[in-house]
Amino acid sequence: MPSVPLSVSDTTLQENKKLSAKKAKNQSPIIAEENSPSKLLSNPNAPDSDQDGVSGKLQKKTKKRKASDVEAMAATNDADEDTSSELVEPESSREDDHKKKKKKKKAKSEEQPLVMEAEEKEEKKEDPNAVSKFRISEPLRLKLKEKGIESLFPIQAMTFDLVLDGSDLVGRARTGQGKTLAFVLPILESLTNGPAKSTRKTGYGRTPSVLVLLPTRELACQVHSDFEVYGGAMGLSACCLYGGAPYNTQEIKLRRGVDIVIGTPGRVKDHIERGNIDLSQLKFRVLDEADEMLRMGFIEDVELILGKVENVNKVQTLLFSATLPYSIKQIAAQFLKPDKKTADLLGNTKMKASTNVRHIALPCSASARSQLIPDIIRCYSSGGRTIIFTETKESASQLAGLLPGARALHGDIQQSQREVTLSGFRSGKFMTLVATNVAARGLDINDVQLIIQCEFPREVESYIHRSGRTGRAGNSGVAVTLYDPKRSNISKIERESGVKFEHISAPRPDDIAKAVGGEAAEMITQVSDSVIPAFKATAEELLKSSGLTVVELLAKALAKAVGYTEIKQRSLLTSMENHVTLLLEIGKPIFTPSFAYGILRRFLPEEKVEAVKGLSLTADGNGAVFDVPVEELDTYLSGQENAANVSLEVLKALPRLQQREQSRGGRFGDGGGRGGGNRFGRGGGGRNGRFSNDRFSNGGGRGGRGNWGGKRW
Ligand SMILES: Nc1ncnc2c1ncn2[C@@H]1O[C@H](COP(=O)(O)OP(=O)(O)OP(=O)(O)O)[C@@H](O)[C@H]1O
Repeated sequence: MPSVPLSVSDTTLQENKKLSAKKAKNQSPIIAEENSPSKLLSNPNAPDSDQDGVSGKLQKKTKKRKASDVEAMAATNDADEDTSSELVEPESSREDDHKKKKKKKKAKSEEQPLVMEAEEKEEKKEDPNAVSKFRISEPLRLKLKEKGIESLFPIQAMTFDLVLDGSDLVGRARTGQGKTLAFVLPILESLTNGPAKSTRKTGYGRTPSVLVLLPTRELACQVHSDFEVYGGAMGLSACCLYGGAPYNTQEIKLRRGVDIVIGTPGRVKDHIERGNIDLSQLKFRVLDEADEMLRMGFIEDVELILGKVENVNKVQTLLFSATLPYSIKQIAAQFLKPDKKTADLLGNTKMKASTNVRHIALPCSASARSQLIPDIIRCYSSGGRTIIFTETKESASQLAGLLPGARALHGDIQQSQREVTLSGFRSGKFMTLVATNVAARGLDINDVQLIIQCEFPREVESYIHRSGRTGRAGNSGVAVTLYDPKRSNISKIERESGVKFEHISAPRPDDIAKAVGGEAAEMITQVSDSVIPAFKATAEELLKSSGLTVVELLAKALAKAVGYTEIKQRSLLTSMENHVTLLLEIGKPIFTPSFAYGILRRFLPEEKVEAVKGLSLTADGNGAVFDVPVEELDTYLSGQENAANVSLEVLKALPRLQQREQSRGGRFGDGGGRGGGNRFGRGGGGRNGRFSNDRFSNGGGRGGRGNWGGKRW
């Protein structure tokens, strides 16, 4: 990936110039500790940002910097910590800058292709993030090259020197931007060629130099395999400790001696208590997805494990996540040194979720999900893998049972089966995984094109991480979230994630045909001509008896080839098959659903009123929408003729609807019945409050043991 310059304020410009100059020389960054941009921007005497003046100058200088293609970092003091430094990407993100730059270049290239070619070559040569520009030794460089990595991603480039030079660090970058290698690479270099080399234990029975804690077993395995690949190239060994797997094989590895230990907090703590791990020689401790570990209730285990390190001055602590809620600040303050650095690629950017992902919201009742999802997969997965997230383990199992070729992954499934399932998904044995949040964090699976969330999660962090399972490492992806328009927390997620959702309705027959038509045609084309003589007589007979044209009959064959024997009409509101959505208006505002029901009662029999589904008010307050069965449509439409000033029409597009926050529940349950919500038995408490590990535990009866419920984290 080419270098993507950050835009910075002019106060950091001098520092950044120094930085890039020094970087070119010996890769040692200078971190500005004073005159932070935040301080400058809050200067009461500074003119408005949209007026000329300081900000105007800032812009000019920023432009100038971009023109000179200087890689820069914004360095600020952490507001809470006097001695720590923060490297932040300001509002105009690297990606945006990069895209703009690319666009400019494209325009240029149309005019001057030869000049462009030369420029491109030069740019390639001068890529400041090229692996060769960093203190990465030959074996590691070769391994990276073998894996197709010749240039560091921004978060890696931004933090490599800091970690290698001994800083504690908090790192944040969007999902899929390479945070794992951001700690793996400098740690490996530090242990083998850098500051940690001289005091590192080697030989049989050596105690670990690195401890990496992660919230889930799957993620621990994934990070372990990165350490095996890259650490292996440097002669370092790693072992993975997680629950649900036998202790003795883990014990044997630990006893033989290992350089890097990766694990989930519960099992790591158990090994410490059994005397199997000695952390006295530790050089690095890493908390990956730290906020999730706290949220899952692992805080006590994490505190106990981190507290086992006696001389904290000899240990570097690194903390990474795409989301850094307030709770993380506390953990960082507790366990990282006061002069820690913060590398934040999101900074104050509004958009916290992946920008490589198309974020889509689609109204759908719970009862319509299993019928709708296959069509969503057909229309949006581009033939790649799909991960579907449900809120509970039961619904993950149920849905996986209903969807052809899908498998479930959650905390109640035996560890050995979890591993088989994940490896089957990774290798393409099956293309749809239905999971709880156990798969939300960190999992990096090739060719996941589509994420479907069966409802909006309660926390914005979950939305960000789940949708981030696609659109990774610069690739694009689609994240579709199904929601009940009456009580989803879509506005909250929009507000907190910065995502502006694209609103769509269930795929129409035309959309489906467009999506799968090519695939169907391909399937037919692939059938050998040798079948023609054998089937010709039947085909002729069918053509004669069907009364259809050749094209019509072929259309049916195409549909059947991709599994369709009929495509039912779906409503716009609940996505239910064989339903249509109606809009009720009375020429004046409709303030409440009960008022709307009252109007319907004026001209419809009670059983027809009871049969409407998903009644919701429009955002403008002038109407109510609801679904009715297609075969009953005439009854509803003709009924209105008996009521003055009532208009009822079939909708072609869903208007914006009033939303009520999910937690409030509502009178009208999913699928339009009048039962309450709580269909997943939520709110049952759990061991530590709202987020008991019962919902998506790490399995093995382990799970959250902390006291999260009593603290903010
Ligand atoms: N410099 C690089 N060049 C090309 N690919 C890279 C580079 N660094 C990492 N990758 C690839 O990018 C993908 C995403 O990396 P990684 O899983 O570390 O992301 P992440 O930021 O930790 O995401 P998440 O927040 O979801 O955990 C991986 O497949 C990884 O191999």
